[in-house]
Amino acid sequence: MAAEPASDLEFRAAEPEKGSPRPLRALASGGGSMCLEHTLPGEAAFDYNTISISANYLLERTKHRPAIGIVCGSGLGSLVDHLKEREAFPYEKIPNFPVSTVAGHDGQVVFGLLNGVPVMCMKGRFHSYEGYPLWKTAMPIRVMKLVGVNSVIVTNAAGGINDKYHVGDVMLIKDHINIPGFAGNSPLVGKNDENFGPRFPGMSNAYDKQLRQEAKSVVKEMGIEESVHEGVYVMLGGPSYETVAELRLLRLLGADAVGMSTVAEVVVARHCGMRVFAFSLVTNKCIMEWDSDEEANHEEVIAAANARKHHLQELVGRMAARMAQ
Ligand SMILES: O=P(O)(O)O[C@@H]1C[C@H](O)[C@@H](CO)O1
Ligand SMILES: Nc1nc2[nH]cnc2c(=O)[nH]1
Repeated sequence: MAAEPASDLEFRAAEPEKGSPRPLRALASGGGSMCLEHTLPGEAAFDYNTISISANYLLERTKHRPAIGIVCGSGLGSLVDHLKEREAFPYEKIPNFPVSTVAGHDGQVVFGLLNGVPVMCMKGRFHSYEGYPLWKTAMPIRVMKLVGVNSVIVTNAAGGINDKYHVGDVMLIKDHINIPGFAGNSPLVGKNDENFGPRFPGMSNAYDKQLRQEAKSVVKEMGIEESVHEGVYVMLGGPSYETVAELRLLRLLGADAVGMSTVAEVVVARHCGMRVFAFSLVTNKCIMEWDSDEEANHEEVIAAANARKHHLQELVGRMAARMAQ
């Protein structure tokens, strides 16, 4: 094992290299003496060297060399509890890493063997509603890449828009609608880092077809076809759940399930050439009628995730085994 770094604090203080882009400031002249100044929020994304520091911290401390990464959605962190030869690293100890602030997201990178396959897991993810810019919510994907991961399994809890979906169903994600992206809010905004990928990555094959096929045969093996669908995930910023009118609009757009995560991670994973398999657990049925008195809430999301954790663990475990072949 490599020598211990002098202190974690040294790492924490690491700043993006000199010359990396500053936050953009655009000056828009409104005519006459009026002048509107608009500053895009947040810092520039961490550069390759800064992310290498996080990756090296982990590589120096774990014996595992995973090619598969797993992002655990709300209430799905127990996916990693059955890993063999577990090695866990709290986010706050990892240099340059954000910290989780949401119930149901523990905040640990966990390495271990899943069905004998080495994996690197995010037990807890980051969301833009926590105050993080999108690039930071997806920064762990780049850390995974530098650790050696080439395929990711991304999971989330989502509201079911499609009226055929029930609480506890699984939706294999075949595509997404990136609502923040429509407004120019992408994790790839800013100077492109060619070390990770191209300026203009394609997204028409974001969710690997072959892995979806594998997942369908896993689902068959498990005998859970009835409760598994394939559909389109739409990402909104949250943290408020949707109004009935918004949900009706999202349904018109072709969305089957709605959530507040995943898309930024997938965009960043595809940008750096990773294969992506993703699924949503339907934790609540979206309320599509104005006369309903029900309201979505995070407690029901966590409870629904908890109720299905064994099936999801098995699905992820079987997929990891196939992805490793
Ligand atoms: O991290 P995921 O997308 O699984 O979490 C969903 C979206 C919100 O964070 C939360 C709302 O209940 O669940
Ligand atoms: N936006 C959104 N995210 C969710 N996460 C779990 N359920 C929901 C939902 O209904 N809406």
